[in-house]
Amino acid sequence: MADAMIRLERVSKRYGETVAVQETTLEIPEGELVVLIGPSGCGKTTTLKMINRLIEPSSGRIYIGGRDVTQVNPQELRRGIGYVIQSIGLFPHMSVRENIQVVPRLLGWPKARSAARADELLELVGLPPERYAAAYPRELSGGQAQRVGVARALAVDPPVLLMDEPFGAVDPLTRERLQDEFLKLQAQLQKTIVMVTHDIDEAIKLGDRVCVMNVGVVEQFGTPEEVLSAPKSRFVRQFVGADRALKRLSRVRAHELMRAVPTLDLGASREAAREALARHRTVYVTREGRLAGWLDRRAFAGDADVESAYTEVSAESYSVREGDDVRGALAKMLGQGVAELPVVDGAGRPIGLLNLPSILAVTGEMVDEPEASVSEAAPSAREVA
Ligand SMILES: Nc1ncnc2c1ncn2[C@@H]1O[C@H](COP(=O)(O)OP(=O)(O)OP(=O)(O)O)[C@@H](O)[C@H]1O
Repeated sequence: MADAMIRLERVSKRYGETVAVQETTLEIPEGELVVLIGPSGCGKTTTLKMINRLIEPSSGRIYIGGRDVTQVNPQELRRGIGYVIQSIGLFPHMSVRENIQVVPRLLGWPKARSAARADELLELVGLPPERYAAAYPRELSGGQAQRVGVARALAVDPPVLLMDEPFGAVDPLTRERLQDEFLKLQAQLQKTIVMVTHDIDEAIKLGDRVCVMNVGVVEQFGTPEEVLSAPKSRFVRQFVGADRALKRLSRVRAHELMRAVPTLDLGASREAAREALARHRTVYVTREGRLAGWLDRRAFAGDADVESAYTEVSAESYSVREGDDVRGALAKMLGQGVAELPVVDGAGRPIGLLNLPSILAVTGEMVDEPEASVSEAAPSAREVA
């Protein structure tokens, strides 16, 4: 694990009789995205807000980059930490550019510099500044407003970002798009991020590590793979859900599981086709290197040639991109009613083959004992092992 950028040491928060967070100790490595997840009221938001002192801990210590946050003036602390919330919190009477400039202006940046920074950030989050910088929040869609919220949080290039249900307020499709964009952005920026979500799929998709919380305590802190394949408690097992095999597939990319793909050029000779089909039930036909269709033994009888016998397909629906997750790829295979699909690169060239047996080999590793056999008191076989 890299050095901890954020460290919580036995941090508690009490509201009268209510213990919102209890003796939590957490190390968040520099450059990682850590997701806090758990049922409503388990203390996620309280934990997050203690990091930038929107909430003061009752006891314990919090360090950012080695500095005890209680020793830093709260306003100064918050200016150095990006903060993104579900309701976005854009100022309605300010243009998009002015919204992004808020913190730079507070820090006394010259107007031209903060405006240039705002435009650069709009570019970064996929909103061309010539079109959006002068717009007002009411003119934006939910997804666009969320992108502006992210741009604003990044304005002074803070090393740490706190995000509270950042994609909670948008429809599922936009949400997925924002998540994908955000992952790309994070690969580029490598910020240390703490994110709160209710959504286990989001946690698994985005998190380098996931912190599963239950009434104020951390039940498990680990990589998504660890949490999915070896839940530490009955609570975590139930929380991540019965379909955790499928969830785990969403962390695997098609190129990681693919094997060699038999291909044949559209102009290949009959002999070459016959030879290829003697070794493979199906071969994939390419035109100028790109996937064009498939050919199998049944279609290729006797004196047909490749061009007249092959079945043309649209690469969009009949292949998987190398970076696609295997969960989506499996859904595509089931949708097409096939047990394998070619994997293509960015230019549509087949580079491998993904098939059901290799997918099942991944999910088969984690077949569960029935829930009824898991007793509260006795650890499960998996936990003993
Ligand atoms: N200002 C407050 N006064 C009293 N109790 C509070 C206050 N803020 C939070 N709590 C309590 O502390 C506990 C943790 O709340 P917190 O908001 O951190 O949970 P959460 O996991 O973020 O929940 P949610 O997912 O619903 O936002 C809850 O029991 C909540 O009722």
